[in-house]
Amino acid sequence: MGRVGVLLLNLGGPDELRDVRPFLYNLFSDPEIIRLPFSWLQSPLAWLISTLRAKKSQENYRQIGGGSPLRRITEAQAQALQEHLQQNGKDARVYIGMRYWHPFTEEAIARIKRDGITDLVILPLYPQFSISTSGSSFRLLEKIWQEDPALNRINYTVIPSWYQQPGYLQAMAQLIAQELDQLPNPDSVHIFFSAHGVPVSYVTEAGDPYQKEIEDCTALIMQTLNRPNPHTLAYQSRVGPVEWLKPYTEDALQELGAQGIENLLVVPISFVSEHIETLQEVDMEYRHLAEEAGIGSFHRVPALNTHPMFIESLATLVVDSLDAPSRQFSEVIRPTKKVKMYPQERWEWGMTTAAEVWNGRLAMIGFLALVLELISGQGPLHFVGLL
Ligand SMILES: C=CC1=C(C)c2cc3[nH]c(cc4nc(cc5[nH]c(cc1n2)c(C)c5CCC(=O)O)C(CCC(=O)O)=C4C)c(C)c3C=C
Ligand SMILES: [Fe+2]
Ligand SMILES: [Fe+2]
Repeated sequence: MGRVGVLLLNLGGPDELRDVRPFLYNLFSDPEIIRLPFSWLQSPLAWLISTLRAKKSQENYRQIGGGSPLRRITEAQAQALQEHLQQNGKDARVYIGMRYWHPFTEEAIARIKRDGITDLVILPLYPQFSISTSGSSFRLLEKIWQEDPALNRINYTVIPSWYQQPGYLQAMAQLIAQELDQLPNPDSVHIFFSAHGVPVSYVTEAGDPYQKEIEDCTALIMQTLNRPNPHTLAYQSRVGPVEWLKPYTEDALQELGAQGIENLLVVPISFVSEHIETLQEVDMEYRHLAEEAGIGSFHRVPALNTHPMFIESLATLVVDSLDAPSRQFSEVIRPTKKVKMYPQERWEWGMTTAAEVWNGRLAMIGFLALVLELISGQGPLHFVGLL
């Protein structure tokens, strides 16, 4: 084997508040995040949503210190993994490729080429596969490979998902057990798994295995933990008007409060680093909701970050995949069909989802008409003297 490289894939996050809008623009420009029937709509819609969302999103990032810790943590994970591999006789270089912010995936590939890497393991830092996360990065990589024939010299292999990895499960179980044991009556604490959501249509229409992998992962963690605690799985971070995987975290918290649950331990499971959804959404927003619902004791398990057992499990994944038959992008990029952004519904009067959908559609048409008028200098607003 020649020069070995490991490419860690991640989503990326804004380093500073002024990065928030361009980061959101990159995110919403991705057809795997907003699946539209017409590709020409993607850029104007990304511009519109990023502009409308930037202020609120900036406020959330401000509450966690003015930016995402994702880059710093991912760099520490990469460093720890590289050291672990080298200490165990595997001379490998570890690179980071973010999907929507620096260091971008394209930058990582340029460095991999420059360093003359001949054998590359592509490892997403998402334990479970989703079209919107690992799938999106794999698709981008496939495009980069198609556009640069020099990359065909690299023997690469892709790890699509790895939530069954025993070291990962043990590290998660250990973190949960540690938190439980600091609480009074550990066995009576309700364990609340909060996974990042995706639109339902990803699963039902496009065949995203994400929900199944999240459910399996939750069951495996509970099995590894081997404690009698009751548990719930819910989905957080919904964006936009369509239906996402249920139960929504906010509804599940209400429900548990109504059932008289007083002690809750939240376990974030779709991500391995602290980021805005853990530090702001769970620690601030959901804590507040839980208190309002009567859940007096609200605790959260920290993200794995550079937990030694977790880093060891990543190293095992790398070493095992170098020995196994290689897996190509075409084998791991699932689905295919374009999914309608809005669900089809029967019309009802009132503030229904369908009404919100039509509000959105009309706003979109209005927005496109405005852009057209600004470009052409002609239209009804010019006619009445408003432009
Ligand atoms: C497994 C993890 C994630 C899934 C699945 C996922 C799907 C998904 N996300 C959005 C919209 C947004 N995501 C944002 C940030 C963000 N998302 C994840 C993880 C998953 N997303 C991470 C790690 C981050 C970065 C966090 C950070 O610390 O910076 C954002 C921006 C933040 C905000 O404004 O809330 C948006 C928007 C969609 C639409 C989606 C599935 C289709
Ligand atoms: Fe997200
Ligand atoms: Fe969020």
